[in-house]
Amino acid sequence: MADHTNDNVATTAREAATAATAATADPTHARIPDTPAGGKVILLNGTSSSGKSSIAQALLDMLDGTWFHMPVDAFHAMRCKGPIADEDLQAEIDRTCKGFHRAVAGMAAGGNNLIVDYPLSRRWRLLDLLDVLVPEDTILIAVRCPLPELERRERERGDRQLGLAAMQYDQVHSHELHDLDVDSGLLSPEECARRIREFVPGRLRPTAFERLRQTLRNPT
Ligand SMILES: Nc1ncnc2c1ncn2[C@@H]1O[C@H](COP(=O)(O)OP(=O)(O)OP(=O)(O)O)[C@@H](O)[C@H]1O
Repeated sequence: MADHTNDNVATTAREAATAATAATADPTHARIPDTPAGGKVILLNGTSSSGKSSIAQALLDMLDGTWFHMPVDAFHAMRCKGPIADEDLQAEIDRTCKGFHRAVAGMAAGGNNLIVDYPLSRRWRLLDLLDVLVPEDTILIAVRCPLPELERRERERGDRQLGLAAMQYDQVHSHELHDLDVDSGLLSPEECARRIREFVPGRLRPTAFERLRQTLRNPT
């Protein structure tokens, strides 16, 4: 195992020096930290089993700077474990998703860069995100994969309801416009991530979110 003792000492000394400077400048820690620019949001949109989480993990390893992976599944996992009646389930999911949209917007507003792993499998999800995210900072990626391969993955992984990908298939990309498409049926997660990494710095304006907001939220 690597010896990180020297690294730890250096980090501790640096933290102590930073804390000392901050204490002089702001002795009561009352100043809200400056985060002038909003964070970027890479929104990976594809059906269940399309490879969103795998691409997000690969991106975390290859993007410069600090990025967070925010999957909606992490929010579903925070819910208490009590039973939910069948007739209440959709409302529960919708409420969680609505909160998730605002959590993503809040993290980005704090200046954090995010990789959001989320299927736009209901029309309202896109419409609501168009309202709450900063469109010029949002990079919408279509994660595509042929249905037979999605169904194969679904059977193989065994932790998703069979037929879920098919149910979402026609809806997720139905608004058509994305900033970039990647095909996880042809490319590995790492190859998809590399395409995204290469695309992000030179992406064009208006972004897909800017154009979608104009056409779907502010039609003239
Ligand atoms: N490019 C790929 N090629 C082959 N298999 C892949 C690829 N990407 C992901 N997989 C496999 O497909 C399965 C689903 O991947 P992953 O969890 O990344 O998808 P997801 O879109 O995040 O799914 P969900 O929305 O259901 O959480 C995993 O078993 C994964 O190993």
